[in-house]
Amino acid sequence: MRSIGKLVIIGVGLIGGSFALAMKRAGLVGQVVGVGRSLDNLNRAIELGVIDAASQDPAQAVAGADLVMVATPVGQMGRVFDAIAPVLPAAAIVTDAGSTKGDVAQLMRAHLPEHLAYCVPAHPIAGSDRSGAAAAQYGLFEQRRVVLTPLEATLPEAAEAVGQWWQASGARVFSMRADEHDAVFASVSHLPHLLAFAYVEMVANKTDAARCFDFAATGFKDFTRIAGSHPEMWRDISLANRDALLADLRAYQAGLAQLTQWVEAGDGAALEQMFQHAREARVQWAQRFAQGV
Ligand SMILES: NC(=O)c1ccc[n+]([C@@H]2O[C@H](COP(=O)([O-])OP(=O)(O)OC[C@H]3O[C@@H](n4cnc5c(N)ncnc54)[C@H](O)[C@@H]3O)[C@@H](O)[C@H]2O)c1
Ligand SMILES: O=C(O)C(=O)C[C@]1(C(=O)O)C=C[C@@H](O)C=C1
Repeated sequence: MRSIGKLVIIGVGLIGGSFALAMKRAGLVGQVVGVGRSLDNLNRAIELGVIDAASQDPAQAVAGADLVMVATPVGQMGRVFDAIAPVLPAAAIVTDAGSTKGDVAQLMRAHLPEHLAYCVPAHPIAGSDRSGAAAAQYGLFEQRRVVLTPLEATLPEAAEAVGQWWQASGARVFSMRADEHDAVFASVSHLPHLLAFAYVEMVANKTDAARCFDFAATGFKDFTRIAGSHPEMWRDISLANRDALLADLRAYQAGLAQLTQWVEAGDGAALEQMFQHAREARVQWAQRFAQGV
């Protein structure tokens, strides 16, 4: 497998930091340079051994890079690509970790038009509600999936190299079209985050919110963990995947309207039938997920 002499991580948080740790543990990387907005976060990343050196200037950092991973919120990626475009080494591979792919592909086409052969959009399907360099961890990607959405212009060997580095982190690698990716993740990742935020907000705005939170237990905890996620990241995802998300938000609203009707009408049979159907789907999914298939 090709090793990475110099890896530049732009956005040293949970995902970028965990990728750097994975490459270090696999013995695949010479030097890791981290680029970020916050000096405190970069210093913490050095202390924790996530990166070896830090910079606040992406253009300066990418000199001599073999691989540049952009792991900022997706709303930042356009300006990052713009900053590195004039100074990228000719054969440096540029990848990202963004949760949305159609927008990232568009940003690469707009800001890195001379470099598209070496651009490999990617999305690791692993994470948590924690953020920043201190959240970076070994093993985050083990037995998880990574989806690559190569551009028309991406060189097969560049996509192959990125896929192999992700495999070295313990992940299984899949390829999809960007629009297919965005539709899938609107349904199984983006919509549930929006619902969790909206539900917690609804409870927080109740006049008896304090008492509700006092008595909230494991059901509340399981349903709402992801409402503790980073607001900027989720703002950017909501806007970047607008069309697919709107379609699922509307479908969910129709489901809620149906549920409301059944509750109003006291239609226990309809409620139970739907709960049974949803339960079966959830049980089957949980078995497959536990087996890592
Ligand atoms: N958290 C998850 O579960 C998860 C999973 C898969 C993919 N992602 C995606 O990965 C990316 C990173 O997410 P994360 O959870 O690691 O977030 P994070 O907040 O832990 O890390 C992002 C880092 O980027 C830095 N940053 C922001 N703007 C920057 C800029 N202009 N230049 C340089 N650094 C900048 C932030 O200061 C922060 O340190 C996002 O695009 C997100 O959509 C997140
Ligand atoms: O586990 C979590 O907290 C996550 O939100 C991880 C999660 C997901 O929805 O599964 C969130 C966003 C990503 O782009 C990929 C993974």
